[in-house]
Amino acid sequence: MSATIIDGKAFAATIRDKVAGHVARLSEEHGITPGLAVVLVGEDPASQVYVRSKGKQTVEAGMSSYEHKLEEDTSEADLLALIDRLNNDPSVHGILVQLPLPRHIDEDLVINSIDPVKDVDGFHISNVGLLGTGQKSMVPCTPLGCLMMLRAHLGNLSGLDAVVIGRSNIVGKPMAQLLLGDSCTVTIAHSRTRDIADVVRRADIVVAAVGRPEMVPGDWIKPGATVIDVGINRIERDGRNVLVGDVDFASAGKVAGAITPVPGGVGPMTIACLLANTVTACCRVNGLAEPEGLTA
Ligand SMILES: Nc1nc2c(c(=O)[nH]1)N[C@@H](CN(C=O)c1ccc(C(=O)N[C@@H](CCC(=O)O)C(=O)O)cc1)CN2
Repeated sequence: MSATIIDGKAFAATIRDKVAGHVARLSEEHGITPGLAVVLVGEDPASQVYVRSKGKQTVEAGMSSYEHKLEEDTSEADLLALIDRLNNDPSVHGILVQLPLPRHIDEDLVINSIDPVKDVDGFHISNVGLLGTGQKSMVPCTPLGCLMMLRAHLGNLSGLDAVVIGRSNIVGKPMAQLLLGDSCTVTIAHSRTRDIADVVRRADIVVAAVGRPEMVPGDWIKPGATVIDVGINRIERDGRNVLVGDVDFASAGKVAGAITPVPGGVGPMTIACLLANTVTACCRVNGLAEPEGLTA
């Protein structure tokens, strides 16, 4: 392993400290406490862990956390009615509906029913459009965390070749928009991309977000490239359940200049950026200056 390890866990702790500082100032100077509502439908074990973690970290940062846990068979109408109540609740500055939703619920309909100003996930079609046109928006947490790590590690990204592997609405597409916003030359590669190894080999920055365990081997990586691994895949290895990314860490780490580990890379940044987005949303709705360094 010759690559520098980009420690997302440590970086996320610095973001949470900044968030806590802003929250304390909002309270002391304006008597405002940012509030985050998280909605979980069903009992997906991983989602339960993430929602618990979001609630805990929200409270630790000094904000109010409102958790809404709904049964798996909750109707779409009942979920929309809850979102309507949260949209109209002034103590709630951020709303997040944990994904994935049960199959009987239309995810797009639900996301687009959230007030865009409170859409701390940045998934609402208005925020997607604002980001795509370079305007002020709420930025999806995982890509925002990746961008922060890239800027911290590389400084100016302008002119660099970036390849994003994966074209999801949650990570791949917004990640590409953010890299474009920082003047990278961006390629989105996906399952139908021809000669994907050659495409990835041209990149100074590789963001892997495909959801396929260890799909990217070291010989796809340009020597010295910065590799951000968004994948969180649970696999069985040597009779044990382990968490691996979309990149083969062992071989890529020998070629890359820097690489994020899994776990402890992008994952912790996702929740830290959610807290940051909640403070940003609270400042915007109250007409206050936005915290510096916590948005794109
Ligand atoms: N509404 C949303 N739903 C989902 C999002 C999202 O951003 N908004 N992202 C993912 C899940 N997610 C947050 O919700 C998330 C995933 C992983 C981590 C994390 O810290 N992972 C750890 C490993 C944890 C483990 O052992 O399982 C790591 O990588 O170190 C945080 C948040 C899908 N749904």
